[in-house]
Amino acid sequence: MTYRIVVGCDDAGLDYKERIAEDLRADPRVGEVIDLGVHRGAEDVHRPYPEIGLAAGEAIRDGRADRAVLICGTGIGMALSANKVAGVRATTAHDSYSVERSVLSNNCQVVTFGQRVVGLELARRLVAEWLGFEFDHQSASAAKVELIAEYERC
Ligand SMILES: O=C(CO)[C@H](O)COP(=O)(O)O
Repeated sequence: MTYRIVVGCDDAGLDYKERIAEDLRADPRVGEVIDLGVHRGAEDVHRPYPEIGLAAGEAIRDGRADRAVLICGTGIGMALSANKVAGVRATTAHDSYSVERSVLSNNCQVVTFGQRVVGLELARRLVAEWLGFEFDHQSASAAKVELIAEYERC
């Protein structure tokens, strides 16, 4: 299986978004990279992080993408925004163990980074690791994640 992956950022995350998108396009595990902006030198460059984070969440909710990598200054605003979309689980994760558990424990479809917080090479490595993890729907964690989905259905 190959992934359809959204990439998105605000102006504070643009450098990392461009480099990570390049990595993803070269990765055989990725079938499609969907770039929701912002784009260097384009009109959208000052779009605020909530617009991009919400659009990324909607792409996942609507089945147009499997996962997303979002970057802003801290990663926090992007995670907050994407998490507002029902069924989307997003987190900032700046270390290897959190990236792993965000998928294996929490079935997060979205990882976010802070360009002002984490180094570029670490962020690139974390994305490569992240792609290697898949949630096990038979695992003990599945029932816990389901409690979140149940709450959303209320
Ligand atoms: O990091 C951000 C949001 O979490 C964003 O890149 C900058 O937001 P601001 O501090 O409100 O400008």
